This record gives sequence, C-alpha cells and structure tokens, in this order.
Amino acid sequence: MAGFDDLASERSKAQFDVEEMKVIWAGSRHTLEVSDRISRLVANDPVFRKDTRTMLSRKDLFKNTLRKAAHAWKRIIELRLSEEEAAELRFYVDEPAFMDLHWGMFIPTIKGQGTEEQQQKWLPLAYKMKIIGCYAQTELGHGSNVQGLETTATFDPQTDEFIIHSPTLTSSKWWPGGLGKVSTHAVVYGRLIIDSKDYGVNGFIVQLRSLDDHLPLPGITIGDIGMKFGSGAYNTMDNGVLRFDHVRIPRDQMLMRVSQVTREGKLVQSNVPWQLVYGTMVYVRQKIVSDASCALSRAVCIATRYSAVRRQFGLQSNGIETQVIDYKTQQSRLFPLLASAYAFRFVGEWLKWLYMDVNQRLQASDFSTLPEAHACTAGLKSLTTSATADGIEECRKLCGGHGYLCSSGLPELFAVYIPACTYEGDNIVLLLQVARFLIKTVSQLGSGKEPVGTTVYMGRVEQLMQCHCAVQKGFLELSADLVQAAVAHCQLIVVSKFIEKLQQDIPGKGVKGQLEALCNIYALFILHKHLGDFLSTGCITPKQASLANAQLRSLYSQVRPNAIALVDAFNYTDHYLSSVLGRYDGNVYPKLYEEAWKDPLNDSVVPDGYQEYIQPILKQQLRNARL
Ligand SMILES: CCCCCCCCCC/C=C\CCCCCCCCCC(=O)SCCNC(=O)CCNC(=O)[C@H](O)C(C)(C)COP(=O)(O)OP(=O)(O)OC[C@H]1O[C@@H](n2cnc3c(N)ncnc32)[C@H](O)[C@@H]1OP(=O)(O)O
Ligand SMILES: Cc1cc2nc3c(=O)[nH]c(=O)nc-3n(C[C@H](O)[C@H](O)[C@H](O)COP(=O)(O)OP(=O)(O)OC[C@H]3O[C@@H](n4cnc5c(N)ncnc54)[C@H](O)[C@@H]3O)c2cc1C
Repeated sequence: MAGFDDLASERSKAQFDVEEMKVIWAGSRHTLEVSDRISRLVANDPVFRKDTRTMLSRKDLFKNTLRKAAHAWKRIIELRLSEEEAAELRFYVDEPAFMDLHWGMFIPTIKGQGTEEQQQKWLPLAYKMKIIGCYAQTELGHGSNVQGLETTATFDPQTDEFIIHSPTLTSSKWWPGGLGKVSTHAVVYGRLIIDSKDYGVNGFIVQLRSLDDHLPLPGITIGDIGMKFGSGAYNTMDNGVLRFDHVRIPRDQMLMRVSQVTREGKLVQSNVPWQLVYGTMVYVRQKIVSDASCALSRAVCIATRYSAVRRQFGLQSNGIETQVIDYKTQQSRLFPLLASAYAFRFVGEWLKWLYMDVNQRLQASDFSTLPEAHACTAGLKSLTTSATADGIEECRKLCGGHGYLCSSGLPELFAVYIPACTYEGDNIVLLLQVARFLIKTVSQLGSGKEPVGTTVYMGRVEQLMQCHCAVQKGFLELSADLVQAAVAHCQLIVVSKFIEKLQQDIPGKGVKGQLEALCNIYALFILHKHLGDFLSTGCITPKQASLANAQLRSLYSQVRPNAIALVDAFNYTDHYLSSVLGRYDGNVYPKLYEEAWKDPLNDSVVPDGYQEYIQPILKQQLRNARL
C-alpha cells in the first residue's frame, strides 16, 4: 500500500532514538507510561468514540457529552485512577466539558482564595463530585475589564449575609463554562459593598441549583448562551448566562484568604497582595500554554504524515510522483510549526515550574515573583495560543482539499482550539499587561539590574522598549508598538527556555542533535518572520540576515529525514488524532473513501427533497421543450 510503505520508509530514515524522544516529549518515563496507558484505555472504549460529534444535534451532542463525563467518572472510580491519571483521561477523551471548569477552575479557586476553614468545608464536596462548580467572572458587559464587573455582593449586618444581585442587563454573568445546564455552584465575582461603600471585586461561593431536583434556586435565572463556532467543537460545553435577583448567601461564603469581612461588617485586608483574587487566571494560563503544545503538535502530526503520503507532480525516474514533503515551500511552512510545538512544550514545562515556585513562595509570604509570574503566564498564553491557532489553520492548508474534510480532524481541532485566543484573557489585553511589566523593568534597569537572555533576541526587546520609552508618549498612544515589544519579550523567553532544555542531560542516540536543530529552526524562523525588528534595532546586519536564512534552509534538509519520527515521538493514538490523513499506518486513500460513505447524506441514493423541489423543475423544462 502506497501510504503505508511511504511511512514505513520514512521511519527507517530516522537518525535518532524515537523511544527516547517520546520520554523527552512526555517529560519523564513515568509520564510517558501513564499517558500511553490512559490514551489506549480511552481509544479502546466505545463510549469515547468521537467520529459522530459533528453529525449530532446540539441536544444530542450535549447529552452524549454528559454520558461520556459520567462514564469517565465511573472509570476513574472503578480503576482508582490518581488525579494525574484522571487528568490524562480527560485530555484523551478530548471534549470540552463542565469537568474542565469544575476541576480546572472552581477547585483551584477555592484552594487559592479560600481560607483553611473554607477549603475544609468545600473541597471534600467538590473532590467527591457532591457539588459541581464553575467560575463565574465574565459578564455580558465586561470580560477583560474585571474591575468593571457590575454584579453586587452587599453585606447585610442584620442577617450576617451577602445579597448577590444583577443590577443591570450587562451585569448578567455570561460565558462561564459548565454554568448553563450542569453546575450546582459557582464562584461568582462581584463588587463587595459594605455600608454603600464599594470595595471592588471579590469571589463568592453561590449555590445555583437544588441538589435534589437540579432546578434553579429562588432568585436565580440561568441557561445556555447558545450555539458557538462550528457544529461539534465547543458546543459540548454549556457556556451559560446567569442573573441574580437579591440572592442571599451566608457571610462565610465570601472567599476570604485575601480580604475578610467581620461580623460587624468591617473589611480586613490580610497580608497577601490583593492580586491573589486573580490567582486562578494565572494557574489556568500556564496550563493553556501546555495545551497549546498539545494542540499544535496534533495538527503538525497530521500534516507531516499526510505530507509524506501525498504525492503530487514531479514524476521521478521510477515513474512515481514527488512526496509533497520534499517541496521546499512545504518544508518552510511545516517545519517551523514542528519546531514551535517542541518549543512550546519546553516553555510550558518551565512555566509550570514557575507557577509552582510562586505558590511555594506565597506560602512563605514571599510575593516578590508574583508580577513576573503574571507577566510570563499572560504573555506566553497570548503568544502560544495565537501561534497555535494560526498553526492549525496552516496545517489544514498544508493538506490541500482533504484538509477541509471533517475526516481530516483539522476543522474540528481548529474550531475547538481558537477560543483559546480569547478565553482566560484576550491575547492583546494580556500582551498589554506584559508591556506594563516591561516598562517597569526598563525603568528599574538604571538601578544596575541587567536583563538576561540570548543576545540578539535580548537586544531586540531592549531596543524596542528603549525606542518606545524614549518617545515618552502615553501608554495608550504607544500601545500598538508596546505590544510588539511584548511579543519580542515572550519570544525571547521561548528561545531561552529551549536553549536551557538543551543544557540538560538528554539521553538517546541523536536525540539532542534533533532538538538542537529544532531549537535553531524556531529561533531562525522567528528572526526571519520579524526581520524588520532585528534590522531596524541594529541587532543584526543584512548580511547576517541572509546567512541566517541560508542556515534555516539547511536545517530544513537536516530535519527532513527525521520528520515522521519527530511526530511519532508525540505518541498520539489514531483515536486521539481522529484523522484519516494522520493515521499511523498512512492508509489514507482507502480510509478517505470509506469515511465518505458513512455520511448520512449517503443513506439514500436519491436525497430527500429531490422529488419535492428539483424534479418538478426538470419536468417543467421537459414540458416546455416539447411545446
Ligand atoms: C478526578 C477527576 C479529574 C478530571 C480531570 C479534569 C482536569 C481538568 C483540568 C483542566 C485545567 C485547565 C483547563 C484549561 C482549559 C480552560 C478552558 C477555558 C477557561 C476559560 C475561563 C475564563 O475565561 S475565566 C475569565 C478570564 N478572564 C480574564 O482573563 C480577564 C482578563 N483581564 C484581566 O486579567 C485583568 O482585568 C487585567 C489584568 C487585564 C487588568 O487588571 P486590572 O483591571 O486590575 O488593572 P491593572 O492592569 O491596573 O492591574 C492592576 C495590578 O494587578 C496586576 N495584575 C493584573 N492581573 C494579575 C494577575 N492575574 N496576577 C497577578 N497580578 C495581576 C497588574 O500587573 C497590576 O499590577 P501593578 O502594575 O503592580 O499595579
Ligand atoms: C469559549 C469561551 C469560554 C469561556 N469561559 C469562561 C468561563 O468559564 N468563565 C468566565 O468568567 N469567562 C469565560 N469566558 C469569557 C472570557 O474570559 C472573555 O471573553 C475574555 O476575558 C475576553 O473578554 P471580552 O469577551 O469582554 O472581550 P473584550 O475585552 O470586550 O475584547 C473585545 C476587543 O476589545 C479589545 N480590547 C479590550 N480592552 C482593551 C484594551 N484595554 N486595550 C486594547 N484593546 C482592548 C480586545 O483586544 C478585543 O479585540 C469564556 C469565553 C469563551 C470564548
């Protein structure tokens, strides 16, 4: 079989130990073992099939999502899976659902912003799934501007309660995942009001639905906000709308690690920075960076395997056409994405360490690295999600027409992924946060502090910042330029962390050599993409730019024989890839043909509606012709 032989031949060319690269990609032998075992568990369970998703109605799609979530939970209990294994199971089930927000936001918020007593009360309920929570911050009128939220939480000293209320239409909670149909509770962000004084935004635990009949509690109006982009995609998630009509909660349901309200209605600030109220967003942003490397690697795996199977033009002496992966244009589009997937994987590993380090410091009341953690998580979330969304679309185009079929897996992957550029912080708004951090850093440079990083990339950031700061105009006036400097800063971090990864012990024949090539491809590709910055800031000369481009082309030739092995190292099952084009065996054409006939439109030879609407036209034309 053509495709199968092509991939088998490609795999025989590998110049490095793929099994060792699998360990590097997974992070450790243990993580690889868990990931491999759980991915196969999911792939072999018929309940977790994904091929019907785009053909179901919204209600059937959502019911099936609930069925999968219940089955996942049952398997977690039956098999006594650890939280690590359960998270892997959620990853390979590969379907946005309320569980993401319950485990990924509701629980971390209580852990990060609740007192010890509040954690002891609420976490056991949440861990045992006796309650299901969501993160209700965004409103119809405000998402980026958290300090602009309108929901109120007014303290009533008479009854020792907070009154939660939606004073305007725009104060309706809007978007929270899991809110629309499933969650029984929410962490609700609202304005703390005591004696008519507004003390800004805090988090409050509010029960939304009865634990008996799941009906909304008194004063609660709640529902789904409607269909979103694509047919399957994120429509497995019940993003919801929620309004409060003077709903009362006990005082002890305000999350009080950052600020406390006493029985007398006095606000007491604890010794932690108020920004901890934003702490969950930092946590999720660092997870989103890891998710970006997964989504991009998935698209690159599909496009790389297909590029090795697809032959077009270029008849060779043996009468066979040329593999499209051999075209330099295909390589110049595909290999930087392959390098980016590895780069984002390693910067995601570092960011996870940074987040854990910040949290350990917080335990010791050391808040010194919180600003850097915010800037890094915000900036890298923005950079990696934008590059990944664009990269998935590029992979679709790299697969030609077949990339546009749902059976390629790429349209669905794109539709599910692209909200990552918006949720957890609009990417431009987050880059502006990085710009603010850079301005502060540059202003401190006079105090003898030296920036660290690779010379050319560091010089680009410094020069971009100096130019902008030197102009001494207002932040808003310069914001479009400052975003450019923020991107440069984040790209510096990605390159630096890739270089640091290469300085670690990397076992396996040829593994380090391949990673060095990918690191150089990423660095030179970004340099080429932003050549104007590097030249205008004098970081490199035109001659150096030309040499860099030549080196990039040479690196593509170095990666070419290893491309299939480099994507095999992601160790994705065909079930997870869910792509006829990205099959491990390369058996593309027979499977494409087979998939086509599964479409419901082919259930009947003559389609519904033909006799009713089209045949009369033809008959009328025939009658006219005889007249
Ligand atoms: C056993 C079973 C297990 C089953 C397994 C399941 C496992 C599942 C795991 C899944 C894990 C994760 C899921 C990943 C997928 C996620 C799915 C989608 C989720 C989407 C959720 C959301 O979208 S939630 C809402 C997000 N909203 C935002 O991000 C809002 C963006 N806006 C802001 O962040 C802020 O408003 C702002 C930063 C833009 C502005 O802040 P502000 O208005 O306060 O003004 P300033 O800019 O002046 O900031 C004031 C100072 O505060 C500092 N700051 C700001 N933000 C932070 C922060 N986050 N942390 C720390 N510090 C911050 C800022 O720097 C200023 O400081 P100074 O300069 O010193 O004054
Ligand atoms: C799929 C999905 C899931 C979500 N899940 C949740 C959830 O579980 N919980 C939750 O609370 N929220 C959730 N959200 C909401 C999400 O967090 C917000 O949509 C996001 O924070 C962006 O805010 P916004 O929608 O108000 O956009 P806006 O901020 O209104 O952005 C609109 C445009 O204005 C620009 N803009 C805004 N402010 C500035 C500025 N200061 N300077 C320059 N440009 C600016 C933006 O760049 C953008 O181009 C979800 C959203 C999506 C799409």
